Amino acid sequence: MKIRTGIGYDVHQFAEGRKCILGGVDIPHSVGLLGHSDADVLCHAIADAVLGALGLPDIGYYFPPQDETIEGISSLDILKKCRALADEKGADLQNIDSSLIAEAPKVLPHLEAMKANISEALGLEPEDIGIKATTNETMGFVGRKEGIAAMATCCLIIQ
Ligand SMILES: Nc1ccn([C@@H]2O[C@H](COP(=O)(O)O)[C@@H](O)[C@H]2O)c(=O)n1
Ligand SMILES: C[C@@]1(CO)OP(=O)(O)OP(=O)(O)OC[C@H]1O
Repeated sequence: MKIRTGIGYDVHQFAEGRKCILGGVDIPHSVGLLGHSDADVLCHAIADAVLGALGLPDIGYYFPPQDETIEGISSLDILKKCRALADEKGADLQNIDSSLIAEAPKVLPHLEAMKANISEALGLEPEDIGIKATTNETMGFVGRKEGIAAMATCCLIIQ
């Protein structure tokens, strides 16, 4: 039996006319996040954490930004693919922890809905999903409200 961990990090910039989807929740905000997918920066960091723990290539390998067929893809579907890859490897996902670094919007009111979406996509319980949020205290690109960053870890067991 092996206990393995993975880490993931992602950033998406704000843009007019886009949705602000975080953890599969469409959060009301004056601007949204730019991306080829739904730009769910939290799910992308979590996907890379899971893939890293599995010892597999990263999100762009499975979902290339040049692939027109995945334009606008829900990042919850990306997490479902990660779960399927874990199943193929006989890996038991244990838990996810994550942090959002965002000056706005306030995500605290949406955390439970985000955990429900992510846990369902990964086949885990909501209590196995950690999501925290912090501002960047007005510093840097996050502090200037140019975008949102996310980081995540995953722990799994492979028999
Ligand atoms: N986008 C965010 C950022 C923060 N929060 C919540 O506010 C708390 C205080 O944040 P600081 O950066 O001032 O430490 C933080 O612990 C979160 O609970 C949030 O909901 N959304
Ligand atoms: C899933 C993908 C697909 O284009 O989403 P993007 O919206 O391009 O987001 P990014 O985090 O820059 O890279 C991951 C991509 O593979």
